[in-house]
Amino acid sequence: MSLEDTQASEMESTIDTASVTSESTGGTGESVIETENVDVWYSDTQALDDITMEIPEQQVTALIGPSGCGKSTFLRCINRMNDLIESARIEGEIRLRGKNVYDDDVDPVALRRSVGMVFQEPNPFPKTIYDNVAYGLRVQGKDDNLDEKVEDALRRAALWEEVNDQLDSSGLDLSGGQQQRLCIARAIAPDPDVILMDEPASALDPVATSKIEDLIEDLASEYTVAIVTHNMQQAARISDKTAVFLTGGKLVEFGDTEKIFENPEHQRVEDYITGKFG
Ligand SMILES: Nc1ncnc2c1ncn2[C@@H]1O[C@H](COP(=O)(O)OP(=O)(O)OP(=O)(O)O)[C@@H](O)[C@H]1O
Repeated sequence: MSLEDTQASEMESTIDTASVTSESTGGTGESVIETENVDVWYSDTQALDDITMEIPEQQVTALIGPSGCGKSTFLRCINRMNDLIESARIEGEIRLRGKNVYDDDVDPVALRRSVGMVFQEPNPFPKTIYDNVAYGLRVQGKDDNLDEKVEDALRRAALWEEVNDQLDSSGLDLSGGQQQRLCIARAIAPDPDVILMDEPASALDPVATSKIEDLIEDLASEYTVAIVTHNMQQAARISDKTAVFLTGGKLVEFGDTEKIFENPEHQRVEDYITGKFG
């Protein structure tokens, strides 16, 4: 198949944006985030093309697709991290609980408190474990009962048992997997509405990865989670909903994870999931 044919077939198989919304299988059934006709460019290069989808409350939504199809761009648009990239331009709407996050009266810093982010490489601050977790709480002036809140966040991040006797040690002295759970504790301490994760386990060994996966599933009982992953098994294991992006920054299929993995609507999605291209 020529490149043009491939692109044409992708265009044809791009779903009608009106049909993207899927039935909820768990969580509350509410949509926390709704995106409508979102286009993103970096200078003249289009990275996302007409993305309309919803991210349901208290579920895990996985974003999958080959390298360069716009998954990270999509994630970064939700909490306006792309504002920090000079060449980035966005059109369309992204609503958090009905409010367009790009409205003039939205403070991006406040937005990022409600929509926390965990990155591929664990990036604790060069501070103590305690101060890493307390950081966001202090910035927001929520520093009453700080010890209790730090412990609670570390417990929810499944790290408390391993670090409770070394809270004054540097976060950088922890193992990679522990550092990532510390970053998750830091992200959840201020009690965000949504947690965005960009390949949070890709730099970790299998044991640490498995802990992070268990943790993500647990977090979804309290938080709304959107995760970019290159790992198909991981997406299948931990997510309730899956969004498949393909070349050209198009959302080709979105729905219940089980359906996407067992009986996708589009041949290109099946080919991607079964490893025929990547
Ligand atoms: N800061 C940037 N400046 C210019 N172009 C960018 C920038 N970030 C991403 N892009 C381009 O936007 C497109 C989408 O990139 P993005 O990183 O969102 O894709 P991705 O699906 O997350 O890729 P990967 O799986 O490799 O991380 C690519 O063509 C990429 O080169």
